[in-house]
Amino acid sequence: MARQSWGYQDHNGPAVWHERFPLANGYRQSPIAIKSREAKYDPLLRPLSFSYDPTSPKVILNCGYAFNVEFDDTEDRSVLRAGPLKGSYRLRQFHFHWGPTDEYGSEHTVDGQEYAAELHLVHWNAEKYPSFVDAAQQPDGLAVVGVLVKVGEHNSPLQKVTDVLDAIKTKGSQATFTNFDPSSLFPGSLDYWTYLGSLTVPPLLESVIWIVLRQPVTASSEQLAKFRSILCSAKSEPACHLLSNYRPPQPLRNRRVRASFH
Ligand SMILES: O[B-]1(O)OCc2ccc(NC(=S)NCc3ccccc3)cc21
Ligand SMILES: [Zn+2]
Repeated sequence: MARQSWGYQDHNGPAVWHERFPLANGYRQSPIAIKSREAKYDPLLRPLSFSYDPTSPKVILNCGYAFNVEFDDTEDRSVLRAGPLKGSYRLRQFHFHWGPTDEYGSEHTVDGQEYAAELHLVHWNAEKYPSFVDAAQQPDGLAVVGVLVKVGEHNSPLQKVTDVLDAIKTKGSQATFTNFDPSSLFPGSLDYWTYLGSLTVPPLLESVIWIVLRQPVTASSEQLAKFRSILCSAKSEPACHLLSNYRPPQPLRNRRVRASFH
């Protein structure tokens, strides 16, 4: 891996990712600016159905551009079904994107509204493909649930995650993380928008069926500040705080956003 890899600073951020990852200028890139009035209600969309085993999360790791809670996805222990999906998708990891202040940092926006952060739960089509990496190369390989996070009330399930961030301060560090049900981070309503898109981080593969929940959840300003306390530098390097790791909205091009609700 080249030393100067991608990131979120001026010299290696979203504006220059296309230099090394040509998909950045692709036809189904994510995130997008969701315009609720242009989303079409689709009565064929089913409610989301998920079944998450709280013992399937294993570790939380600081990968330098985010922190990921990684799951044991060697069997169907935590799966997402229905909604816009055909078959069942296995939960592999969840992570967040955030910004330098509470005013912005989400990746998807809704009617021009930016949120403080965004949770992504990454699932892959284990029924159809033999591995995550294979699925990540296929147009229907991944399904990501996006949950918008606005600043407000303290989020107690989220505290279990923020409490462990001090243990993974530097890039490459990891800690045990289990006995956690990620659906505790969902809002009350599972109404969603869905569209075909991509990873929002390099390699920006166009293999994601996006499911963005309409209702945001809250997190306190202190909890959001905790996200910004992790470092994008390894222990041996000069400290650099990961103050921002969101990609701005990308051209919708020839895509439709569907709504599961009126
Ligand atoms: O854009 B996202 O942040 O949201 C959607 C999404 C899905 C997956 C990731 N990345 C993962 S799981 N691993 C990197 C990887 C990707 C592809 C092959 C190997 C390895 C990040 C995001
Ligand atoms: Zn993400």
